[in-house]
Amino acid sequence: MYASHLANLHRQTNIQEPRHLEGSIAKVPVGMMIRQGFQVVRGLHRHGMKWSGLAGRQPINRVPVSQSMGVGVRVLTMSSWPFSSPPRDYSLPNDSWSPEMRNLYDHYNALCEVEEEGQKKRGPWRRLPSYNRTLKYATGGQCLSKVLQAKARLFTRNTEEPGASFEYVVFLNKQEKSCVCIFQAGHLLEGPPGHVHGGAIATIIDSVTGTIATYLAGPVMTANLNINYRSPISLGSVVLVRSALEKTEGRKTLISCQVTSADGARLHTEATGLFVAINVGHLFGT
Ligand SMILES: CCCCCCCCCCCC(=O)SCCNC(=O)CCNC(=O)[C@H](O)C(C)(C)COP(=O)(O)OP(=O)(O)OC[C@H]1O[C@@H](n2cnc3c(N)ncnc32)[C@H](O)[C@@H]1OP(=O)(O)O
Repeated sequence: MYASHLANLHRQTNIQEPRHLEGSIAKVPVGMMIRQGFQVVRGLHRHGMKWSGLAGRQPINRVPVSQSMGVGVRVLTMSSWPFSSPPRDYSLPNDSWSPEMRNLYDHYNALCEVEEEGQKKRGPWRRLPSYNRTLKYATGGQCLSKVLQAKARLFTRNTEEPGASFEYVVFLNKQEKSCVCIFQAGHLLEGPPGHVHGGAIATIIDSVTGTIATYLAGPVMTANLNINYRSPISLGSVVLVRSALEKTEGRKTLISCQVTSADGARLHTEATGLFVAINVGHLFGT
């Protein structure tokens, strides 16, 4: 939801490079963020919820304009880095990652940079950072994250125990309109004894296909997920979740997905996801 909101900001500001990728530090103009914030507050009020305001928050400083512009009204200013500590990027390697997961990470990470004429340049691949509160860790987003449910966490990043549930990193290929996710399933994702729960597999598929759909189409919601489970995934193993654009049709974006063993030899799951573009108001029933 937060990512979708940022995506809408991106669309409205006509920024060519999408700034709304999962967990990315979005550089959204503060004025736009505040306007959108008020829109969200209006949405909350319409639904009987109340905004508790920004009292006691350092990032927002109410300063008399007379101090800066000589006018007798008050304005809002926002610090460019309003956080007390840097957020944890969950897509970076940690001690729970198996050697296989690290090798795959190193492989795709190396593709993010290419060498041309002795100089290192950005390659076609790009690692997407991932935080457990997407909106909060966007520039200026702490304001909106206070408006929205403070305890909310991105479902797939809701445990502090490394390796316990979803360990994954997504690499995006802009040219190919595709992405690959390296996914290691932890012990909390057990379904059949020793194997990954089908719902957990659906979750990672929804997240990965949703990520590429959002990248391509802006704010979207999953309308349909069609999943065929072909072979079980062992708990603790590392698999690749590959997704690519199949077609777009008006507001609809169709994404295909295959989950395979790390060497690609074994097909575990096949899926398609249909994503429908939304306005942020859709999330508030407007
Ligand atoms: C990088 C950061 C990432 C961010 C990180 C991402 C990770 C998380 C990603 C998770 C994403 C989610 O789980 S999202 C949460 C789960 N999804 C939801 O809760 C969605 C609930 N459903 C809805 O809100 C709604 O039904 C919508 C928005 C999907 C569609 O409603 P709508 O906006 O009114 O549009 P509507 O007119 O009904 O449909 C538009 C077109 O889509 C078609 N359509 C609609 N639904 C379907 C359907 N199920 N199957 C086939 N076709 C459908 C219609 O026929 C129509 O086609 P035509 O007539 O135009 O041809």
